[in-house]
Amino acid sequence: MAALSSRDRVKPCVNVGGKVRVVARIRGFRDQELASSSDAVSVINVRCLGDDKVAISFDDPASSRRNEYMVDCCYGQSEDNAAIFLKEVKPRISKAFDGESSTFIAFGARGSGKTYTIQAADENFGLGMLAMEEVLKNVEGERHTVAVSIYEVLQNHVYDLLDTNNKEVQILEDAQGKVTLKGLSKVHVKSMAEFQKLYCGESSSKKPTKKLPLELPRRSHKALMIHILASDEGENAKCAGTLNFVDLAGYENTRSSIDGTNCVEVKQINKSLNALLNVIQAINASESRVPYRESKVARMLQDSVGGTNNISMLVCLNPLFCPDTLHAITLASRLKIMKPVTMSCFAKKPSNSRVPMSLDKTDPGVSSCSTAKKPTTPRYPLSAKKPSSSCVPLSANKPNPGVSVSSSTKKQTNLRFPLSAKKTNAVVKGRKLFGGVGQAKGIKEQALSMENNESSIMKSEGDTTVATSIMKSEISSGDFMVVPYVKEEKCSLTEASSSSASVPQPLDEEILEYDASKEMESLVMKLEDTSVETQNTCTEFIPYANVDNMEKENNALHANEGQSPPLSVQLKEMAKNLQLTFNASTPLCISRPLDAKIEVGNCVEAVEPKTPVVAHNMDLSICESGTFSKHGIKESLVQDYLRFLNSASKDDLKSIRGIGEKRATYILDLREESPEPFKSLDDLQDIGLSAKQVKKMIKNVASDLFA
Ligand SMILES: Nc1ncnc2c1ncn2[C@@H]1O[C@H](COP(=O)(O)OP(=O)(O)OP(=O)(O)O)[C@@H](O)[C@H]1O
Repeated sequence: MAALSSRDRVKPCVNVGGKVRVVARIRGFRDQELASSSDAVSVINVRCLGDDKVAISFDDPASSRRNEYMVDCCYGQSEDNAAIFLKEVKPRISKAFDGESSTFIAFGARGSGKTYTIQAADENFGLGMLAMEEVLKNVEGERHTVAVSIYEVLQNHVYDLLDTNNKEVQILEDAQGKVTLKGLSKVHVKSMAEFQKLYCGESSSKKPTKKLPLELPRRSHKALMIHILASDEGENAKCAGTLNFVDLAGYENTRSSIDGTNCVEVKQINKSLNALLNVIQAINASESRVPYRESKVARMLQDSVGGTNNISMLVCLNPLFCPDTLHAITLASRLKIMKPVTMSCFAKKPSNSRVPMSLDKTDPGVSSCSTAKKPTTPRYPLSAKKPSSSCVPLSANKPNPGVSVSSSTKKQTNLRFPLSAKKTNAVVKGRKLFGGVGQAKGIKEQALSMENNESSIMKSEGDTTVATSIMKSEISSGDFMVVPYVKEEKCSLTEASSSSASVPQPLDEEILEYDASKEMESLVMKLEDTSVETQNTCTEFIPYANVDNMEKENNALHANEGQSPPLSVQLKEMAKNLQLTFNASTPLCISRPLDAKIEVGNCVEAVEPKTPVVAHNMDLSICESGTFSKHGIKESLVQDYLRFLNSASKDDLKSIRGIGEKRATYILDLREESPEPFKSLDDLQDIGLSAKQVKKMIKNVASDLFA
């Protein structure tokens, strides 16, 4: 291999604390930005600390606080892609020829220059292009060849962008843990012209030619793999090293979405960014378990990021103040172990403890601070608008499936609602499978407990948060029994209310006589009463502690933007919805189709296309002959059971009789390959259950239900 000409002149990059190198890049001003303000000035300050460390801070006009974020290196606005390439990428190219892989991941807010950095902008080559140029220069005669793969990760599916049909790539793993990317093309490249055609030309267009299942706006992660193949070992070229260049979709807070469109998509992207960051954090900390399976991008990179292979996070920063950028650098700088240092008079003494990236733990951003556990420590070191002293970020518009608790309130919370923040969804799903009726009782108990314990509600903001969060999450998740009836009502309410046949038949008197709507309303009224007090007494921002933290964390930055209705308004809204639901005389979990003509199925389908039609018809109805429709019950149970298997967490799966550790793992594997592997009971044979075993398991479920 030819020697790299400037290799020796370039100072090799050094990682400070951890395996992953974190490099910041401040985007140059765009023409529009320059046009709108003649004296556009970057709000980012960079301070060299020596020892290959750099501290970044932001001038926040709305705050007197200034915090610093540690990275390994920062490239300013005047430094172009070539400068970054020279220092960050070029030294890695020779290593790739020696068999060591390198991965460069551009991460940042939307519009922060990720694509510009990785791919290209007109004649300004991005890092991927510059790397290929260098690789081609270094390919020596017959000894090495170069091939590329280009793929896109969209909505948790990987598509091959070099395949004319944009075939989906299957990620398979053998018993030794070696990953095979089935269906991913590797195209040999001999010249830059060939490569440019593939990377920037038609065939790598962002829009796959094949129509994808969901017509959603396409924001995706896009990646280039440069395979350096050692071809001197016979026909079958062996891959020496791989260079990965990943252009991640931009992080964006759902409430500040640039185009304000698809909130679901934004959430999905943030979730996948979150999952990837967790993987990188685990690798950085050399943890024994790396959660590759939770991120499709990480799965694609799995063979290139372990061991001594190199990972560089390129954090792209908007030069103008942008909360999303702040959030991105907050996350990335956590890889550098040290927490952002507060420099203002509010500064808390930093501690040296490791800051976990895991977003389902209590706020990593503050956890390393000696005062982090005190409820007086704000979560965000810096915010676009400083969270108002009286603002509890409960009023976020979006349903909050998580639970925001301070360490001091968590215990109490758990006593009341045995749902951990992390498991809220899963638990609700589990409960739904076995206990529509049980849930009704649960609500009643919660409401009564609230009633009996009004003072505790009044005192504890944490509890109020939890209660509200759970209600919101259950109502919004679609897993809670109320939801289907609300939807159902929309479609068939008139019909139902005008028909005497819609009068429900009590199954369990105690439960049916219990007027849940009233109970809920009274609960809501109480919460509403307390919410004012809560908001007034709560002087601090309480960290979120759930899986979707990334987004919620950032919501805090927007908490004061006045976009969210106050808590009391939301509670009223919920009460109204519940009232509507129950006014239709629908018993808690028992729906009675008027007759076969009522198209309940369509309603359900319209709301949740993938959900089997009969799923929520707990069809304890009277059929034409006046007897129970056992078939309906059975079918409903089976569908719920299958849905549970298709969505529950590993722990919840293991809690089912007949499913142990091995089967739970296998089920997760199957879900990895196909999002809904179980469509009928027959599919359970795939996890080694005989028909007899399946029957027995369902029986157990049924007996649990009526126990
Ligand atoms: N260093 C830079 N100097 C000048 N202009 C830049 C620079 N980086 C990016 N830009 C410009 O900023 C705009 C946004 O850049 P780019 O598309 O790369 O952002 P992005 O982070 O990839 O956005 P998204 O998250 O939406 O994919 C483009 O018009 C690009 O030309």
